[in-house]
Amino acid sequence: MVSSSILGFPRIGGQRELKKTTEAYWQGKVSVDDLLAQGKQLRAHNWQLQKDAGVDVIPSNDFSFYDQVLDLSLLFNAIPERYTKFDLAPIDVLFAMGRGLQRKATETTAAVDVTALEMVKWFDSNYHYVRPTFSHSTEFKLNTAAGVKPVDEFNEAKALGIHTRPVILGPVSYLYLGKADKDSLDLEPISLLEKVLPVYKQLLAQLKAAGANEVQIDEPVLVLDLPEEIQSKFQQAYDALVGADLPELVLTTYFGDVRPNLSAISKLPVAGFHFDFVRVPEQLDEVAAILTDKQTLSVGIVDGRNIWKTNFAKATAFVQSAIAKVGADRVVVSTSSSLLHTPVDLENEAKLDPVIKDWFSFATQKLTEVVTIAKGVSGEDVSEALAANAASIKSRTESSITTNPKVQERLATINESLSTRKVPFPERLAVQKGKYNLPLFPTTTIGSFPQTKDIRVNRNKFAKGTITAEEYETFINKEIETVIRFQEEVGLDVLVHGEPERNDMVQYFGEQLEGFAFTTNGWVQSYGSRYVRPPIVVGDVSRPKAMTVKESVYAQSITKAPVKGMLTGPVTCLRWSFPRDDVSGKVQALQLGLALRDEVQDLEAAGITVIQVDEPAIREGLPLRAGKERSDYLNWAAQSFRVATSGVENTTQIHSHFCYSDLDPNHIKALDADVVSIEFSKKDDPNYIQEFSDYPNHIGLGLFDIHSPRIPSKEEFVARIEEILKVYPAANFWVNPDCGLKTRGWPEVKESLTNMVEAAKYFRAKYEN
Ligand code: MET
Ligand SMILES: [Zn+2]
Repeated sequence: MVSSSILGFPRIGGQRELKKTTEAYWQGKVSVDDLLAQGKQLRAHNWQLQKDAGVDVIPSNDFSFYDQVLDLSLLFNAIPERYTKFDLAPIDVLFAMGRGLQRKATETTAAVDVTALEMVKWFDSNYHYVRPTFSHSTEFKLNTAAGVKPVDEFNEAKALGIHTRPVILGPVSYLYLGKADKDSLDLEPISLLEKVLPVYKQLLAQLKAAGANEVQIDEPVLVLDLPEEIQSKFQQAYDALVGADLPELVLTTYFGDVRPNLSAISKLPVAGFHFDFVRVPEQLDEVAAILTDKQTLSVGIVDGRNIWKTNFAKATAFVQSAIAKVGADRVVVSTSSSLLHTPVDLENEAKLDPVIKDWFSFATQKLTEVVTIAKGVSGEDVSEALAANAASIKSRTESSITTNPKVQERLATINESLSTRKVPFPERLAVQKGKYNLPLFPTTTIGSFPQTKDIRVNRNKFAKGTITAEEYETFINKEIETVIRFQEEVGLDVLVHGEPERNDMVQYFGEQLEGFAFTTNGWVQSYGSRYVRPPIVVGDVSRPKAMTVKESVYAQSITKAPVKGMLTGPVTCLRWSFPRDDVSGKVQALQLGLALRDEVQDLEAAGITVIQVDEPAIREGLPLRAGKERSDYLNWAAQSFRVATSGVENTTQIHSHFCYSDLDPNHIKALDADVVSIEFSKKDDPNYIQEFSDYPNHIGLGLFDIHSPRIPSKEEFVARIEEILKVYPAANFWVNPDCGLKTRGWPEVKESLTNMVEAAKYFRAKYEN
């Protein structure tokens, strides 16, 4: 009998219950008990769902109120001192580390003012984890202030009659994904292995005592190019984690190819391994070869990262080839990764075209897929499910929705000249200086302004038809006007219209492009309480008409300052959508590049000549390992951006923006944008500041964290800019926040931007004499 397993289930709830309650808690509207009760209810619901679907191995501890990596840091007491001195409740320490905390003093409590820990992309996904941050004073121990989460949740499931397999991030990944705190920059996180292992051991022993016979231990760093030194730590780590009083471990990897690191794990004393065969089916032979004749092979064959129905015929054949190698009793059918990256339930999609809907499978549906495939290979009769699946797969392959010959013809016309600006940057700079006449240290923002309740209410009204298109337009124009006047008052130099008409920076474009489908409820967690609803690329992409010109032209018509046109770049549109799996990423990105090229030219023709094309997702798309796939990606990613932006006059100033991850300046250079803005405020490593210093075009290194409500003072801005100017020529430097302000409130935006502009003025005065 081949069994089925899931590596993790989305915790947000089918109606985003987690977000709603968490944010209400932050606003002081619900109590901590209500928050905890909501978590408990979501977990119970998810476990029951999996049990009812017939999943054999059901995960626990995949739930989190913010981020599972942050949970582990809290549990292991890896809490930088700045968060511990306020006597906060454990859950508030967690949130303070995740999102920062600024609180005025009251009669009984002192003022709190701490920034968040660094948040970074989880591998090549759009999920973000809070980076474990260690210092010489970090003292690992089980911090039981809030209980012992993995044990408590295991017991919680047990009380419901559901036996689960707890999930924990493994020690090598936990340390390797972390970093040294600013007071301990010489610290190598991996050097803490010996200190953290006893705590892992203690936790595992408690799990075993509670009845957990098996634990899923994630070591996702195994799909990266690991230095020899890191590879060598696996043996040491896992030798320490065996014992009669400890559960068996199943070591899980996902998102990529483990083969280059196989020797590091081939002799580990674990009960089994999990591999991602959706991404890398080719690794089967080699990974199967390292198993001893007792170890199990968990076959990740249902995609945890995308929404397409699994092709049962293909998946079944694959599992059968795994069975042929190691035997049916040692094979487990599983999802390729946690289902965290997929929307909760396709049944919540009432509005989807039924033809297209039939091609999809969300997390809840994937449970049944895993179970069906496991049953099928075990000899149970699943012929009905197989036939229905084959019909869906055929319907998609043969559908006319997926192919547009005109788009394919235009794609063939892309060449060097279609993707290169007329003259190099220095010549463009000269004419742009003349045209815009900006001061030194020009100030700008990244695009969005607070998305207020009023905006959401009106957007919903418009969607429901309770207000007319004209009424909605009047409302949007009023919002734009507010944002423009506000920026004029604060004294910003290059303005934005504020993006009030956009629900989301990708969805807004997807909705207007042909070749996309949308969900009404397909939310996926991006970080903390921020969820996104990725559009789905179903076919060839084209732009039927202008998408952003109206709002930009209106904004420009009411001010003398330049207003930036604001577009989302081709790679980001692709990366933050669920992509097609039937054509390459390159083809999809270039199609998007062509569609955006038309938009850029329409904006320019309408007099919008500063145009920002955001590519925040360009880094996360980078293939996880160095090599040909990576260099190919960099080529087509940059080319699709240049296809979109190179058809303009020399006086047109192209901006681009990047956030969320460690960027390689070389990747940005290839885009040849006139001005780039980069998330930067949480980078405190001086070497990183150095890295961009030879960036040839103009650059704005983000000066404040927009994920946090915290307001930096003018002095703080000045100090930061001073530090940056040790490395950067003042003439190239723009002054801007890390990213868009849509998740912030007006009062904090007002104060932060005012302080930021004051700081720019200070430097202007200093440098202009
Ligand atoms: C995640 S990047 C966001 C860029 C966008 N223009 C904004 O300001 O919101
Ligand atoms: Zn951004």
